[in-house]
Amino acid sequence: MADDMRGVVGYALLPKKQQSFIQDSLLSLCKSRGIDLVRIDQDRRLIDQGPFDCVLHKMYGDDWRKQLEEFQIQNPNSTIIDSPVSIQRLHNRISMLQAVSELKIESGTDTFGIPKQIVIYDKETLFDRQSWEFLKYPVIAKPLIADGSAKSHKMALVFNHEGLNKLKPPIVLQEFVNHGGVIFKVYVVGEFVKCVKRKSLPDVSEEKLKSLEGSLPFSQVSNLTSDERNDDKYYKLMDLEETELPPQSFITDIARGLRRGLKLNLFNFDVIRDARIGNRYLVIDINYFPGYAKMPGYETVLTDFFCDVVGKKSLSEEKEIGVVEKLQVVRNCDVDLTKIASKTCCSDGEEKEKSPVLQV
Ligand SMILES: O=P(O)(O)O[C@@H]1[C@@H](OP(=O)(O)O)[C@H](OP(=O)(O)O)[C@H](O)[C@H](OP(=O)(O)O)[C@H]1OP(=O)(O)O
Ligand SMILES: Nc1ncnc2c1ncn2[C@@H]1O[C@H](COP(=O)(O)OP(=O)(O)O)[C@@H](O)[C@H]1O
Ligand SMILES: [Mg+2]
Ligand SMILES: [Mg+2]
Repeated sequence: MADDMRGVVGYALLPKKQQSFIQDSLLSLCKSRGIDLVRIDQDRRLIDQGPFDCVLHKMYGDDWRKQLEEFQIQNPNSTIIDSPVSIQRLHNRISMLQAVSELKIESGTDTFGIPKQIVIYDKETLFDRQSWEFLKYPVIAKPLIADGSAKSHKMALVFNHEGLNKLKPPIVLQEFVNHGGVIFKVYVVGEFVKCVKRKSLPDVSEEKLKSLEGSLPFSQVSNLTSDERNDDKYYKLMDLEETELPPQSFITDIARGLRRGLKLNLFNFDVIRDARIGNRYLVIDINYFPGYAKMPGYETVLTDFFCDVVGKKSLSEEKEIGVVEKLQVVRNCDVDLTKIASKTCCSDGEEKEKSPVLQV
């Protein structure tokens, strides 16, 4: 983008996302820096709209993917943030966390990984305790698919065998790790990294586990308002302020490693600190284009990013990490997300996982 020319960022977002993300404060800061944010009309073909220097999107489905492919072919100098192929990896909770296991980062005293877990495709395996005996109760059951639907956020904390009855495979069973009731959310916007604290599920002691029955269903704990949480005695008030943040440089190294490994620019990840081993961190979730508006000063961070994308898009370094990665033209690529994972996936270096294979 020449200094005297304005950059145009087209955005395609669901109504809820548009409402939270496209705020007047963001629009005006972008405007003052020479960037216009323009809504992409979902009722018209993308190639009939523009011109856009950059297309920002959180939309799914084959039709949308094809529209992006067509657009990229016709507009090779435009930048699509991010590639649907890269985003799709986050729609399966096994392939998502595999990116963490693949990271190679030299760390000092702090270590990181993912919780022990297994993917369960059928009830038979679910009730066959031997097939996942390496997991101790309590376990968390998460839908395998994480496609942003309300269903994909419906989880259950399972305390014993009886609690398995309500589960509906395909699911991921993951060890519940006590972490002091606080999670760290790490927001990534290109090279920018910000870690914040949020409330989480409280610890479950061995003693308490004996008295808990069946399972506890829950959904989007870290997004509950304080009123919702206080109404329920289970989510007892916890003091976030007392919790120390993980070391910034350690978190930044993980974030940058994930950015390169995933070839994504806009994501956040949830981290917990293992209460048994104070300097061990576990990544439990990675989300594409999360709720950035909840991040203090999001307008500046996002505006800087748009300026970088629009103004520096020929930088070869950026090419390498996918900022200007051209869409892979994968026609008829109907990936079955439930089959991305190989059957067993344990972590923590104890039992090594089989590599997940994309079955296209
Ligand atoms: O809506 P928000 O601001 O709560 O953002 C959600 C995220 O919350 P967070 O920023 O991590 O606190 C939320 O993160 P969690 O999964 O709750 O960790 C998701 O990223 C969610 O997107 P989707 O439903 O998975 O597609 C995000 O929802 P969408 O805004 O994309 O619908
Ligand atoms: N392995 C785990 N150990 C302890 N708590 C967990 C674990 N996995 C998830 N949680 C809790 O459950 C919440 C939701 O799980 P998460 O995988 O982040 O799903 P979602 O995609 O719906 O945010 C987390 O924010 C955290 O509070
Ligand atoms: Mg989460
Ligand atoms: Mg998530």
